[in-house]
Amino acid sequence: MDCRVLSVQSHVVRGYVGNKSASFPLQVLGFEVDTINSVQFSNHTGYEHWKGQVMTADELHVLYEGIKLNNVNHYDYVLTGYSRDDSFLETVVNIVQELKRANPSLVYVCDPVLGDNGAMYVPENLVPIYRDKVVPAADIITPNQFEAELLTGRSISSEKDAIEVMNLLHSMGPETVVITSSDLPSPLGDQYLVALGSQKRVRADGTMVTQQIRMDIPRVDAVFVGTGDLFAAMLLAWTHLHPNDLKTACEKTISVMHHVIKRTITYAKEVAGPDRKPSPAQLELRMIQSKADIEDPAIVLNAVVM
Ligand SMILES: Nc1ncnc2c1ncn2[C@@H]1O[C@H](COP(=O)(O)OP(=O)(O)O)[C@@H](O)[C@H]1O
Ligand SMILES: Cc1ncc(COP(=O)(O)O)c(CN)c1O
Repeated sequence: MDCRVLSVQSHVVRGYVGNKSASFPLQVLGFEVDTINSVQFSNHTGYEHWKGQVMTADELHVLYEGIKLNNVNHYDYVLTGYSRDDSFLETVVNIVQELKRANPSLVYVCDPVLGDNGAMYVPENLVPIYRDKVVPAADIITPNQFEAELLTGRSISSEKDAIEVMNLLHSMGPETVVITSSDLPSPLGDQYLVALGSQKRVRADGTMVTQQIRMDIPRVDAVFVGTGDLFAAMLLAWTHLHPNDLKTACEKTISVMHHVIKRTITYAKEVAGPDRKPSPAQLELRMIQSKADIEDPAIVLNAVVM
């Protein structure tokens, strides 16, 4: 497989978010991954302390110029995540648009990182940039519920609302939308969290078909960081391998997530001891280490067609 991904995400020295979370799992599946580190931090920002550097829009532009001068600006995928700066984000969109002109079948996978559980963790001026420029350029987006609500200005309190929001997001551009987590109740009970997916595609006869799915994911009582980044990378890989079958791509993605999360929480409880809440360092993802970790997760989770 010769499939090249440009991944513009965070780098951390310690732990797994951004490119540290996304690169190796893609490489082990055979993707070539070119990484631009939007920030280089000591660790993710959920620790008590963090230090490091933030890449500017100009610095991003310089790196891209180097790639372009060598005429190696040919990509099959662009993957983007956490960004805190408006002009950096606008430069990312300009690069995506230029890469799409060079390769019209390029797929842009965008995790519109804005916040979670009702709170923003990037500056508010990024919302209109994501809404008006980034999402319209994207083919696959992976917002959580809060991000999907911010992008559409609609709140989600039922599955019907979620379907309307996913349809609104389709009308902004992307043909694949996955809401990676929500507050919606699962029919399997409150030990499960609900994720939803929607894919629009054109049949051979030219008519449109939409596949909409619900995923009921066993909930673990802890806050993980870097999961959104691993989810987007795995969705890229599995939609590449199953381009017109979101249900299969999502089942494979959530099964890998479940495997990593189970391993992480088991380890974290072991090192924290039975009565103590694990620290952010103890909750760092116990990452993918081999192709088998991805291809043969211990438990296979199913999605249902809605
Ligand atoms: N507490 C949790 N329990 C079980 N799975 C989780 C948990 N947190 C994250 N995940 C997994 O990670 C995926 C992405 O998580 P999410 O929190 O939506 O990402 P983001 O960081 O983008 O908000 C979920 O779809 C799920 O598979
Ligand atoms: C530097 C950095 N990069 C990326 C992320 C995104 O992590 P997640 O996949 O959990 O959204 C975070 C979390 N705040 C972060 O601190």
